[in-house]
Amino acid sequence: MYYRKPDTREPNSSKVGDYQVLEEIGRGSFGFVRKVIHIPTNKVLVRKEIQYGHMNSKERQQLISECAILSQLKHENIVEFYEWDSDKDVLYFYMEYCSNGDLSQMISNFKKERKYIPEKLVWRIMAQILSALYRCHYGTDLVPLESIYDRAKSPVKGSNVVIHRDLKPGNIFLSTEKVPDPSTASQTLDYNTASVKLGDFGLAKSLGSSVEFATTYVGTPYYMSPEVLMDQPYSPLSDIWSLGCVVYEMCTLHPPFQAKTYTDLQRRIRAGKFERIPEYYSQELQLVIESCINPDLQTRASAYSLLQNIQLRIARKSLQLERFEDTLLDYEKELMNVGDILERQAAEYETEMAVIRSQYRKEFDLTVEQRVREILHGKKVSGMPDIMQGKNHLNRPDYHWRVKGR
Ligand SMILES: Nc1ncnc2c1ncn2[C@@H]1O[C@H](COP(=O)(O)OP(=O)(O)OP(=O)(O)O)[C@@H](O)[C@H]1O
Repeated sequence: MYYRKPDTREPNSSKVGDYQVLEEIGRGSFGFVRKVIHIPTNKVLVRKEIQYGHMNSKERQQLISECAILSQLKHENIVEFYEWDSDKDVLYFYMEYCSNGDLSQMISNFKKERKYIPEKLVWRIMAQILSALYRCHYGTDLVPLESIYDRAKSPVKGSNVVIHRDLKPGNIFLSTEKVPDPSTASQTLDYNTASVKLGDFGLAKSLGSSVEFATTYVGTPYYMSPEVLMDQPYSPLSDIWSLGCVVYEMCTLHPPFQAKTYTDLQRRIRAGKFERIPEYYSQELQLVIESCINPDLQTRASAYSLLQNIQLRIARKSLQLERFEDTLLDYEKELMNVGDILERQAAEYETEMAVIRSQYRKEFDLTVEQRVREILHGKKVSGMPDIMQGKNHLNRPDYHWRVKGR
Protein backbone atom coordinates (compact mmCIF):
# COMPACT_ATOMS: atom_id res chain seq x y z
CA MET A 1 0.00 0.00 0.00
CA TYR A 2 1.36 3.38 -0.98
CA TYR A 3 -0.41 5.38 1.64
CA ARG A 4 0.53 6.11 5.18
CA LYS A 5 -1.69 4.32 7.59
CA PRO A 6 -4.33 6.59 9.13
CA ASP A 7 -3.74 7.01 12.84
CA THR A 8 -5.80 8.13 15.78
CA ARG A 9 -3.55 10.86 17.12
CA GLU A 10 -4.60 14.49 17.17
CA PRO A 11 -3.44 15.60 13.72
CA ASN A 12 -0.34 17.74 13.90
CA SER A 13 2.10 16.84 11.15
CA SER A 14 1.24 18.31 7.79
CA LYS A 15 0.72 16.03 4.80
CA VAL A 16 -1.06 18.67 2.76
CA GLY A 17 2.12 19.12 0.69
CA ASP A 18 1.78 15.58 -0.66
CA TYR A 19 -1.31 16.60 -2.59
CA GLN A 20 -1.99 18.72 -5.65
CA VAL A 21 -5.44 20.26 -5.38
CA LEU A 22 -7.67 19.98 -8.45
CA GLU A 23 -11.23 21.21 -8.98
CA GLU A 24 -14.05 21.41 -6.42
CA ILE A 25 -16.55 18.61 -7.00
CA GLY A 26 -19.17 19.52 -4.47
CA ARG A 27 -20.12 21.11 -1.22
CA GLY A 28 -21.73 19.23 1.67
CA SER A 29 -23.08 20.43 4.99
CA PHE A 30 -19.56 20.30 6.46
CA GLY A 31 -17.54 21.93 3.73
CA PHE A 32 -15.88 21.56 0.36
CA VAL A 33 -15.15 18.36 -1.46
CA ARG A 34 -12.26 18.58 -3.94
CA LYS A 35 -10.45 16.29 -6.29
CA VAL A 36 -6.74 15.99 -5.48
CA ILE A 37 -3.73 14.11 -6.78
CA HIS A 38 -1.58 12.22 -4.32
CA ILE A 39 1.78 13.34 -5.78
CA PRO A 40 3.95 10.37 -4.67
CA THR A 41 1.59 7.84 -6.32
CA ASN A 42 -0.07 10.05 -8.95
CA LYS A 43 -3.45 8.73 -7.81
CA VAL A 44 -6.62 10.82 -7.96
CA LEU A 45 -8.43 11.00 -4.63
CA VAL A 46 -11.15 13.07 -3.00
CA ARG A 47 -10.47 15.51 -0.19
CA LYS A 48 -13.25 16.45 2.20
CA GLU A 49 -12.56 19.62 4.12
CA ILE A 50 -14.14 20.16 7.50
CA GLN A 51 -13.84 23.45 9.35
CA TYR A 52 -13.07 22.58 12.95
CA GLY A 53 -11.67 25.79 14.34
CA HIS A 54 -14.87 26.51 16.28
CA MET A 55 -14.98 23.07 17.92
CA ASN A 56 -14.03 22.44 21.52
CA SER A 57 -11.53 19.73 22.36
CA LYS A 58 -14.26 17.15 23.10
CA GLU A 59 -15.84 17.71 19.70
CA ARG A 60 -12.44 17.53 18.05
CA GLN A 61 -11.72 14.29 19.85
CA GLN A 62 -15.05 12.94 18.59
CA LEU A 63 -14.07 13.85 15.05
CA ILE A 64 -10.68 12.20 15.47
CA SER A 65 -12.32 9.00 16.69
CA GLU A 66 -14.53 9.14 13.58
CA CYS A 67 -11.29 9.04 11.58
CA ALA A 68 -10.29 5.87 13.43
CA ILE A 69 -13.64 4.27 12.53
CA LEU A 70 -13.33 5.25 8.88
CA SER A 71 -9.80 3.89 8.64
CA GLN A 72 -10.98 0.48 9.92
CA LEU A 73 -13.80 0.17 7.42
CA LYS A 74 -12.05 -1.69 4.63
CA HIS A 75 -14.65 -3.31 2.42
CA GLU A 76 -15.14 -3.59 -1.32
CA ASN A 77 -18.51 -1.84 -1.05
CA ILE A 78 -17.33 1.01 1.17
CA VAL A 79 -15.49 4.09 -0.12
CA GLU A 80 -11.90 3.67 1.02
CA PHE A 81 -10.57 6.14 3.53
CA TYR A 82 -6.84 6.77 3.15
CA GLU A 83 -5.70 9.31 5.68
CA TRP A 84 -6.46 12.57 7.43
CA ASP A 85 -4.54 15.71 8.01
CA SER A 86 -5.01 19.20 9.39
CA ASP A 87 -4.06 22.70 8.44
CA LYS A 88 -4.85 25.46 10.93
CA ASP A 89 -8.63 25.22 11.38
CA VAL A 90 -9.39 22.70 8.66
CA LEU A 91 -9.45 18.93 8.83
CA TYR A 92 -8.76 17.10 5.59
CA PHE A 93 -10.04 13.60 4.88
CA TYR A 94 -8.50 11.84 1.91
CA MET A 95 -10.58 9.11 0.34
CA GLU A 96 -11.20 7.05 -2.76
CA TYR A 97 -12.57 9.03 -5.71
CA CYS A 98 -15.74 7.52 -7.19
CA SER A 99 -15.86 8.85 -10.73
CA ASN A 100 -19.08 7.23 -11.90
CA GLY A 101 -21.64 9.22 -9.97
CA ASP A 102 -24.10 8.04 -7.38
CA LEU A 103 -27.47 6.38 -7.07
CA SER A 104 -29.37 9.70 -7.11
CA GLN A 105 -27.87 10.42 -10.55
CA MET A 106 -28.75 6.93 -11.73
CA ILE A 107 -32.34 7.36 -10.52
CA SER A 108 -32.67 10.73 -12.31
CA ASN A 109 -31.24 9.21 -15.52
CA PHE A 110 -33.92 6.52 -15.49
CA LYS A 111 -36.55 9.16 -14.65
CA LYS A 112 -35.43 11.28 -17.61
CA GLU A 113 -35.64 8.28 -19.93
CA ARG A 114 -39.02 7.30 -18.41
CA LYS A 115 -37.80 3.78 -17.78
CA TYR A 116 -37.99 1.45 -14.81
CA ILE A 117 -34.76 0.29 -13.26
CA PRO A 118 -34.66 -3.46 -14.07
CA GLU A 119 -35.54 -5.59 -11.03
CA LYS A 120 -32.36 -7.66 -11.37
CA LEU A 121 -30.33 -4.44 -11.04
CA VAL A 122 -32.33 -3.40 -7.96
CA TRP A 123 -31.51 -6.72 -6.21
CA ARG A 124 -27.87 -6.43 -7.32
CA ILE A 125 -27.49 -2.97 -5.83
CA MET A 126 -29.37 -3.92 -2.66
CA ALA A 127 -27.13 -6.98 -2.16
CA GLN A 128 -24.02 -4.78 -2.31
CA ILE A 129 -25.39 -2.17 0.09
CA LEU A 130 -26.32 -4.99 2.47
CA SER A 131 -22.83 -6.49 2.30
CA ALA A 132 -21.45 -3.11 3.37
CA LEU A 133 -24.10 -2.69 6.10
CA TYR A 134 -23.46 -6.22 7.38
CA ARG A 135 -19.78 -5.28 7.81
CA CYS A 136 -20.79 -2.10 9.67
CA HIS A 137 -23.54 -3.55 11.85
CA TYR A 138 -21.82 -6.79 12.87
CA GLY A 139 -18.17 -5.67 12.66
CA THR A 140 -17.28 -8.62 10.43
CA ASP A 141 -17.34 -9.52 6.73
CA LEU A 142 -19.96 -11.78 5.18
CA VAL A 143 -18.68 -15.26 4.41
CA PRO A 144 -18.83 -15.89 0.62
CA LEU A 145 -21.64 -18.20 -0.52
CA GLU A 146 -20.74 -21.71 -1.64
CA SER A 147 -24.16 -22.05 -3.25
CA ILE A 148 -27.33 -19.97 -3.33
CA TYR A 149 -28.85 -22.40 -0.81
CA ASP A 150 -26.26 -21.54 1.86
CA ARG A 151 -27.71 -19.78 4.86
CA ALA A 152 -25.51 -17.12 6.41
CA LYS A 153 -24.41 -18.08 9.93
CA SER A 154 -26.05 -16.02 12.64
CA PRO A 155 -23.61 -13.18 13.36
CA VAL A 156 -22.16 -12.77 16.82
CA LYS A 157 -23.14 -9.50 18.44
CA GLY A 158 -19.82 -7.81 18.36
CA SER A 159 -17.92 -4.72 19.15
CA ASN A 160 -17.02 -2.14 16.51
CA VAL A 161 -20.64 -1.63 15.51
CA VAL A 162 -20.94 1.24 13.09
CA ILE A 163 -24.19 2.88 12.08
CA HIS A 164 -24.10 4.87 8.88
CA ARG A 165 -26.90 7.28 9.94
CA ASP A 166 -27.18 9.04 6.62
CA LEU A 167 -28.00 6.37 4.06
CA LYS A 168 -29.46 8.02 0.98
CA PRO A 169 -29.03 7.71 -2.82
CA GLY A 170 -26.50 10.61 -2.83
CA ASN A 171 -24.19 8.68 -0.50
CA ILE A 172 -24.26 5.48 -2.51
CA PHE A 173 -21.57 5.80 -5.18
CA LEU A 174 -21.13 3.73 -8.29
CA SER A 175 -17.79 2.67 -9.63
CA THR A 176 -16.46 0.62 -12.46
CA GLU A 177 -13.05 -0.75 -13.27
CA LYS A 178 -14.03 -1.23 -16.89
CA VAL A 179 -12.95 1.55 -19.22
CA PRO A 180 -15.76 2.41 -21.71
CA ASP A 181 -15.02 1.32 -25.27
CA PRO A 182 -14.12 4.52 -27.19
CA SER A 183 -15.32 2.95 -30.46
CA THR A 184 -18.92 2.74 -29.22
CA ALA A 185 -21.12 5.82 -29.35
CA SER A 186 -22.34 5.45 -25.77
CA GLN A 187 -19.85 6.50 -23.13
CA THR A 188 -22.34 6.11 -20.30
CA LEU A 189 -21.73 3.82 -17.38
CA ASP A 190 -23.11 0.31 -17.67
CA TYR A 191 -25.09 0.13 -14.43
CA ASN A 192 -25.37 -3.66 -14.75
CA THR A 193 -21.65 -4.09 -14.16
CA ALA A 194 -20.98 -1.15 -11.84
CA SER A 195 -20.16 -1.83 -8.23
CA VAL A 196 -21.63 0.01 -5.30
CA LYS A 197 -19.59 1.94 -2.75
CA LEU A 198 -21.14 3.27 0.40
CA GLY A 199 -19.70 6.65 1.27
CA ASP A 200 -20.02 9.63 3.56
CA PHE A 201 -19.51 7.91 6.87
CA GLY A 202 -18.73 11.34 8.28
CA LEU A 203 -21.73 11.01 10.54
CA ALA A 204 -21.20 7.41 11.50
CA LYS A 205 -20.64 6.68 15.13
CA SER A 206 -18.98 3.66 16.58
CA LEU A 207 -20.82 2.05 19.45
CA GLY A 208 -19.18 -0.04 22.14
CA SER A 209 -21.78 -2.78 21.59
CA SER A 210 -24.88 -3.16 19.46
CA VAL A 211 -27.20 -2.55 22.43
CA GLU A 212 -25.83 0.88 23.11
CA PHE A 213 -27.40 3.60 21.10
CA ALA A 214 -26.31 6.91 19.84
CA THR A 215 -28.58 9.77 20.70
CA THR A 216 -27.63 12.46 18.25
CA TYR A 217 -28.78 12.34 14.68
CA VAL A 218 -28.05 14.41 11.67
CA GLY A 219 -29.67 13.07 8.56
CA THR A 220 -31.83 13.66 5.54
CA PRO A 221 -35.54 13.71 6.48
CA TYR A 222 -36.83 11.69 3.51
CA TYR A 223 -34.94 8.60 4.61
CA MET A 224 -35.14 9.15 8.36
CA SER A 225 -36.67 6.39 10.49
CA PRO A 226 -39.66 7.13 12.76
CA GLU A 227 -37.72 6.36 15.97
CA VAL A 228 -35.07 8.92 15.02
CA LEU A 229 -37.78 11.46 14.17
CA MET A 230 -39.26 10.91 17.61
CA ASP A 231 -35.89 11.66 19.18
CA GLN A 232 -35.51 8.10 20.36
CA PRO A 233 -32.14 6.43 20.44
CA TYR A 234 -31.36 4.67 17.23
CA SER A 235 -29.75 1.41 16.25
CA PRO A 236 -28.45 -0.34 13.12
CA LEU A 237 -32.12 -0.92 12.25
CA SER A 238 -32.43 2.81 11.47
CA ASP A 239 -30.06 2.17 8.54
CA ILE A 240 -32.35 -0.68 7.43
CA TRP A 241 -35.34 1.71 7.34
CA SER A 242 -33.29 4.08 5.17
CA LEU A 243 -32.20 1.16 2.96
CA GLY A 244 -35.90 0.30 2.43
CA CYS A 245 -36.54 3.92 1.38
CA VAL A 246 -33.59 3.82 -1.05
CA VAL A 247 -34.77 0.54 -2.63
CA TYR A 248 -38.33 1.93 -2.83
CA GLU A 249 -36.97 4.99 -4.64
CA MET A 250 -35.11 2.79 -7.13
CA CYS A 251 -38.46 1.20 -8.03
CA THR A 252 -40.74 4.25 -8.05
CA LEU A 253 -38.11 6.92 -8.81
CA HIS A 254 -39.27 8.98 -5.80
CA PRO A 255 -38.93 8.51 -2.03
CA PRO A 256 -41.75 6.69 -0.19
CA PHE A 257 -42.64 9.66 1.99
CA GLN A 258 -42.95 13.15 0.56
CA ALA A 259 -44.65 16.21 1.99
CA LYS A 260 -44.69 19.99 1.68
CA THR A 261 -43.98 20.60 5.34
CA TYR A 262 -41.67 18.96 7.83
CA THR A 263 -44.60 18.22 10.18
CA ASP A 264 -46.51 16.48 7.42
CA LEU A 265 -43.43 14.48 6.44
CA GLN A 266 -42.95 13.48 10.07
CA ARG A 267 -46.62 12.37 10.31
CA ARG A 268 -46.33 10.24 7.16
CA ILE A 269 -43.09 8.61 8.22
CA ARG A 270 -44.47 7.77 11.66
CA ALA A 271 -47.55 6.18 10.08
CA GLY A 272 -45.23 4.18 7.81
CA LYS A 273 -47.85 3.79 5.05
CA PHE A 274 -46.70 3.97 1.45
CA GLU A 275 -48.02 3.04 -1.99
CA ARG A 276 -47.09 -0.27 -3.57
CA ILE A 277 -44.14 -0.22 -5.97
CA PRO A 278 -45.22 -0.46 -9.67
CA GLU A 279 -46.71 -3.78 -10.87
CA TYR A 280 -43.60 -4.14 -13.06
CA TYR A 281 -41.85 -5.36 -9.88
CA SER A 282 -42.41 -8.66 -8.06
CA GLN A 283 -44.44 -9.06 -4.88
CA GLU A 284 -41.27 -10.48 -3.31
CA LEU A 285 -39.48 -7.15 -3.76
CA GLN A 286 -42.50 -5.32 -2.33
CA LEU A 287 -42.43 -7.59 0.75
CA VAL A 288 -38.71 -7.03 1.27
CA ILE A 289 -39.26 -3.25 1.15
CA GLU A 290 -42.15 -3.57 3.62
CA SER A 291 -39.93 -5.57 5.98
CA CYS A 292 -37.47 -2.63 6.01
CA ILE A 293 -39.93 0.30 6.08
CA ASN A 294 -41.59 -1.07 9.18
CA PRO A 295 -42.16 1.36 12.08
CA ASP A 296 -42.09 -1.54 14.57
CA LEU A 297 -38.49 -2.03 15.62
CA GLN A 298 -39.29 -5.47 17.05
CA THR A 299 -40.28 -6.87 13.66
CA ARG A 300 -38.19 -4.71 11.28
CA ALA A 301 -35.72 -6.77 9.21
CA SER A 302 -32.01 -6.73 10.00
CA ALA A 303 -29.09 -6.90 7.56
CA TYR A 304 -28.68 -10.56 8.53
CA SER A 305 -32.35 -11.53 8.04
CA LEU A 306 -32.55 -9.70 4.69
CA LEU A 307 -29.51 -11.57 3.41
CA GLN A 308 -31.42 -14.87 3.79
CA ASN A 309 -33.73 -13.81 0.96
CA ILE A 310 -33.22 -16.07 -2.08
CA GLN A 311 -33.13 -13.17 -4.58
CA LEU A 312 -30.41 -11.49 -2.55
CA ARG A 313 -28.50 -14.77 -2.33
CA ILE A 314 -28.76 -15.15 -6.11
CA ALA A 315 -27.53 -11.56 -6.56
CA ARG A 316 -24.61 -12.17 -4.17
CA LYS A 317 -23.65 -15.43 -5.87
CA SER A 318 -23.68 -13.82 -9.30
CA LEU A 319 -21.52 -10.94 -7.99
CA GLN A 320 -19.07 -13.52 -6.60
CA LEU A 321 -18.97 -15.31 -9.98
CA GLU A 322 -18.36 -12.01 -11.79
CA ARG A 323 -15.43 -11.31 -9.48
CA PHE A 324 -14.11 -14.81 -10.10
CA GLU A 325 -14.39 -14.27 -13.86
CA ASP A 326 -12.56 -10.94 -13.51
CA THR A 327 -9.80 -12.66 -11.57
CA LEU A 328 -9.51 -15.33 -14.28
CA LEU A 329 -9.35 -12.65 -16.96
CA ASP A 330 -6.62 -10.88 -14.98
CA TYR A 331 -4.65 -14.15 -14.79
CA GLU A 332 -5.13 -14.68 -18.51
CA LYS A 333 -3.80 -11.18 -19.22
CA GLU A 334 -0.86 -11.80 -16.90
CA LEU A 335 -0.07 -15.11 -18.64
CA MET A 336 -0.22 -13.40 -22.03
CA ASN A 337 2.18 -10.74 -20.74
CA VAL A 338 4.55 -13.40 -19.46
CA GLY A 339 4.30 -15.15 -22.87
CA ASP A 340 5.19 -11.88 -24.65
CA ILE A 341 8.11 -11.28 -22.30
CA LEU A 342 9.43 -14.83 -22.87
CA GLU A 343 9.11 -14.46 -26.65
CA ARG A 344 10.97 -11.12 -26.53
CA GLN A 345 13.71 -12.66 -24.37
CA ALA A 346 14.05 -15.62 -26.76
CA ALA A 347 14.42 -13.23 -29.72
CA GLU A 348 17.03 -11.18 -27.82
CA TYR A 349 18.88 -14.38 -26.92
CA GLU A 350 18.94 -15.48 -30.55
CA THR A 351 20.32 -12.08 -31.64
CA GLU A 352 23.01 -12.22 -28.96
CA MET A 353 23.92 -15.78 -29.95
CA ALA A 354 24.23 -14.75 -33.60
CA VAL A 355 26.63 -11.93 -32.62
CA ILE A 356 28.71 -14.26 -30.44
CA ARG A 357 28.80 -16.91 -33.18
CA SER A 358 30.04 -14.46 -35.77
CA GLN A 359 32.68 -13.16 -33.33
CA TYR A 360 33.91 -16.70 -32.70
CA ARG A 361 33.88 -17.39 -36.41
CA LYS A 362 36.16 -14.40 -37.03
CA GLU A 363 38.42 -15.28 -34.13
CA PHE A 364 38.62 -18.91 -35.30
CA ASP A 365 39.35 -17.94 -38.90
CA LEU A 366 42.11 -15.53 -37.80
CA THR A 367 43.71 -18.12 -35.54
CA VAL A 368 43.67 -20.80 -38.23
CA GLU A 369 45.03 -18.30 -40.76
CA GLN A 370 47.84 -17.35 -38.36
CA ARG A 371 48.83 -21.00 -37.74
CA VAL A 372 48.83 -21.74 -41.44
CA ARG A 373 51.13 -18.75 -41.97
CA GLU A 374 53.43 -19.97 -39.16
CA ILE A 375 53.61 -23.45 -40.73
CA LEU A 376 54.28 -21.97 -44.16
CA HIS A 377 57.08 -19.91 -42.64
CA GLY A 378 58.62 -23.03 -41.10
CA LYS A 379 57.84 -22.08 -37.51
CA LYS A 380 57.25 -24.74 -34.93
CA VAL A 381 53.56 -25.10 -34.18
CA SER A 382 53.27 -24.60 -30.44
CA GLY A 383 50.02 -26.42 -30.10
CA MET A 384 46.42 -26.25 -30.85
CA PRO A 385 44.83 -22.83 -30.49
CA ASP A 386 42.63 -22.48 -27.37
CA ILE A 387 39.58 -22.22 -29.45
CA MET A 388 40.24 -25.64 -30.99
CA GLN A 389 40.94 -27.32 -27.65
CA GLY A 390 37.32 -27.14 -26.59
CA LYS A 391 37.79 -23.95 -24.50
CA ASN A 392 35.15 -21.29 -24.92
CA HIS A 393 33.74 -22.99 -27.95
CA LEU A 394 30.07 -22.97 -28.86
CA ASN A 395 28.05 -25.88 -27.61
CA ARG A 396 27.51 -27.42 -30.95
CA PRO A 397 28.09 -26.21 -34.48
CA ASP A 398 24.83 -25.74 -36.29
CA TYR A 399 26.11 -27.58 -39.39
CA HIS A 400 27.30 -31.12 -40.03
CA TRP A 401 30.06 -32.39 -42.32
CA ARG A 402 28.83 -34.89 -44.75
CA VAL A 403 31.59 -37.03 -46.25
CA LYS A 404 30.69 -38.35 -49.66
CA GLY A 405 31.43 -41.89 -50.64
CA ARG A 406 31.91 -43.39 -47.18
N1 LIG B 1 -15.63 9.82 -2.64
C1 LIG B 1 -16.27 10.62 -3.49
N2 LIG B 1 -16.10 10.49 -4.81
C2 LIG B 1 -16.71 11.30 -5.69
N3 LIG B 1 -17.56 12.29 -5.33
C3 LIG B 1 -17.78 12.49 -4.01
C4 LIG B 1 -17.16 11.67 -3.02
N4 LIG B 1 -17.57 12.10 -1.79
C5 LIG B 1 -18.42 13.11 -2.01
N5 LIG B 1 -18.55 13.37 -3.32
C6 LIG B 1 -19.40 14.40 -3.96
O1 LIG B 1 -19.16 15.63 -3.32
C7 LIG B 1 -20.39 16.34 -3.12
C8 LIG B 1 -20.53 16.72 -1.66
O2 LIG B 1 -20.54 15.56 -0.87
P1 LIG B 1 -20.83 15.53 0.67
O3 LIG B 1 -20.87 14.11 1.06
O4 LIG B 1 -19.90 16.41 1.41
O5 LIG B 1 -22.22 16.21 0.82
P2 LIG B 1 -23.66 15.69 0.51
O6 LIG B 1 -23.73 14.22 0.67
O7 LIG B 1 -24.04 16.25 -0.84
O8 LIG B 1 -24.51 16.40 1.62
P3 LIG B 1 -24.47 16.17 3.20
O9 LIG B 1 -23.17 16.71 3.67
O10 LIG B 1 -25.61 16.94 3.68
O11 LIG B 1 -24.60 14.69 3.40
C9 LIG B 1 -21.49 15.43 -3.62
O12 LIG B 1 -21.85 15.85 -4.92
C10 LIG B 1 -20.86 14.07 -3.70
O13 LIG B 1 -21.40 13.31 -4.77
